[in-house]
Amino acid sequence: MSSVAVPRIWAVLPAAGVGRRMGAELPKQYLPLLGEPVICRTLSCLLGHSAVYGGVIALAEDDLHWATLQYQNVKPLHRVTGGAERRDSVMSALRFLLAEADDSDWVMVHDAVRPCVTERELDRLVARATAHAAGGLLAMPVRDTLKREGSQGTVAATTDREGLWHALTPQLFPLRLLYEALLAVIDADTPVTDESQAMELRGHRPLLIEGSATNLKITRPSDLTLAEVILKSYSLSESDTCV
Ligand SMILES: Nc1ccn([C@@H]2O[C@H](COP(=O)(O)OP(=O)(O)OP(=O)(O)O)[C@@H](O)[C@H]2O)c(=O)n1
Ligand SMILES: C[C@](O)(CO)[C@H](O)COP(=O)(O)O
Repeated sequence: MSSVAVPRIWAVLPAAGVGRRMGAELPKQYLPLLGEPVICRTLSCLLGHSAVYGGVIALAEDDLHWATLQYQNVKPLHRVTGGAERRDSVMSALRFLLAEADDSDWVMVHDAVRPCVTERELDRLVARATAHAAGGLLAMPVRDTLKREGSQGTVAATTDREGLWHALTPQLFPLRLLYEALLAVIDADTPVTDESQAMELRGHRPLLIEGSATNLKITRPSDLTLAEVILKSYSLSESDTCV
């Protein structure tokens, strides 16, 4: 990792979703992954990174699962109540941090259901995003041909993939800038699917930082199986993994 001093970084984990597309009996962030709840593995990855000072998790108001986990970590970890949309859950964490953190701090927002993020990705994100005033996000260049669906499940068009990237997380921004950007989209009730979009709508240009194809978001049942294969491959290679 770069020897240049980096700002104090808080990990923010939106974890208030219900996991509709997973269709499991409990929210997917609590499903077992190699014997450990998904959220615990993700948290350990982020809080285990040397550049991360502490964390804030945004949980559903009626979340009864977290309290059963007795998750232990040596770094500060706070719980806030998430909201109806992702943006509201992240905002809830930012509001907490505005009271708790320094104005010069940065926030690393990461899906609680991306447990396969690697230390190398986090190193790269921290080094490059904190050197860019608008911050940055992990992303993957699109490698497949993209089709836009038309009527009755047919192809309406092929989308030019040149210059297109899949946004991943973590996404790393100055706390104050992200707060102001999210406040603006919430006040305008503008839907955003990631934090970078809110920054872009505010006129910022976050840096695209290449991440790993293994940094998948557990969304559907098959993703859990894939995540197990990925994590087992990490342990075999004994490198790159977080924990
Ligand atoms: N109101 C919401 C919605 C989502 N999330 C979090 O945002 C991350 C990515 O969202 P997604 O994969 O869409 O999770 P869900 O919303 O739970 O999935 P689904 O859309 O299938 O219900 C997850 O960690 C989820 O818990 C959140 O904190 N608050
Ligand atoms: C933030 C994200 O993971 C970047 O790809 C994605 O936008 C989350 O979308 P979701 O519908 O909330 O899963």
